[in-house]
Amino acid sequence: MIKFDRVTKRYADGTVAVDDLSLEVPTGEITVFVGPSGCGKTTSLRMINRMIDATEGQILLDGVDVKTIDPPTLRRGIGYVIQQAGLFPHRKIVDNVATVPYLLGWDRKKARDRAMELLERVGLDLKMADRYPFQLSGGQQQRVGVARALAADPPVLLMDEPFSAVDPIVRTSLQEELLRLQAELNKTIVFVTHDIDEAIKLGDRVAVLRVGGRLAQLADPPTLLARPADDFVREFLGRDRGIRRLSFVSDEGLRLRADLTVSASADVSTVRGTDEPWLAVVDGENRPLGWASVKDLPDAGTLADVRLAPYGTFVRGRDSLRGALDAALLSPSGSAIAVDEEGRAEGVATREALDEALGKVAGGVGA
Ligand SMILES: Nc1ncnc2c1ncn2[C@@H]1O[C@H](COP(=O)(O)OP(=O)(O)OP(=O)(O)O)[C@@H](O)[C@H]1O
Repeated sequence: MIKFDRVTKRYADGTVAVDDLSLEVPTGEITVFVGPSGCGKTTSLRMINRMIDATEGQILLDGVDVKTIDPPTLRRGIGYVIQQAGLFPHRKIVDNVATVPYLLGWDRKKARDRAMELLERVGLDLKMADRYPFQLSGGQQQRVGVARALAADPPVLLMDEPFSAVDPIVRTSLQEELLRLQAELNKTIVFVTHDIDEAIKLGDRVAVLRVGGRLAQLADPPTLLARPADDFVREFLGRDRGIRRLSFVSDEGLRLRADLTVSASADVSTVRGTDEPWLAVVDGENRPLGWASVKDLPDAGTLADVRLAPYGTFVRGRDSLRGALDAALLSPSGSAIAVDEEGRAEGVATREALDEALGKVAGGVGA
């Protein structure tokens, strides 16, 4: 665990970058520091590995004041990833990743083997190993930066806006990769960003800082979205807070109807009399094909002959209520088709079922 105990940083010119900050970063979790430009995020992060020393207060790493540990020893146990990766331009990728193992005196083969293992782990093609940083895209360089920080298997990882310099699609994939890695590695991660959506996606807990380096709120994302501590946090969280909160509500309470799916091989005459305006048509393996409008059915034939309307699906048990709602909004029927991990239909969440589930989470509680 990392503990900030009444930490203040005053720069030589008198700027108070961090003011009386107390918080705990639990072991094995991702804690995100988020806030507007100049609120002291980077300063707070760098005080952990002593690239900057606190003016007052203590930072304890597993109970030991970091000021009592000499910086090189301290940093051996702390990986550090920065924006634009900060790779050494004249070293091959494999040697960039092996930087810390070399410094630790590992033999060359062992260090390189470890580097190759990590490149694979962060999702890079091993062909990249012999390239130089300029021969990689920004996103690939960031992955190398993460691999390098993990090389000596440090228990703690500090990440300072690591994904800010890449386009939104690459950024999303880097975020997902980090979550996947973290599920395996369980590092203690402090992640700095100015992007609240990134904070909410990645953080087990999110510390919102205000300018002047004061903590405005520390909470898990659902709590932050449901109960911002004050107007500053509310404004910082931005619009759509209520909708975004639905990402943290499981779809498990959602009632499904099994009677609204019908096989494409069924004859239209078998469904004509139904009171339902829309039916979800599935193939022989129960995979959704689309929605059939009952009033527009032809006089004869099977449902395979009918022109089907677009549909949205959500994965039962994995997607959130937000995913289910999104799927419903993509369907002219206003209902969402629930599928299992293999894409087979499990039933239909109607507007009534969604309304019922939304009713339970409305009002800021129950997330
Ligand atoms: N070496 C320094 N000397 C004086 N003031 C500094 C120094 N480094 C940072 N500051 C000031 O301390 C405050 C906090 O800076 P810091 O870089 O920690 O903020 P930040 O939240 O990471 O900002 P950003 O999101 O813009 O990177 C800012 O007002 C900054 O100008």
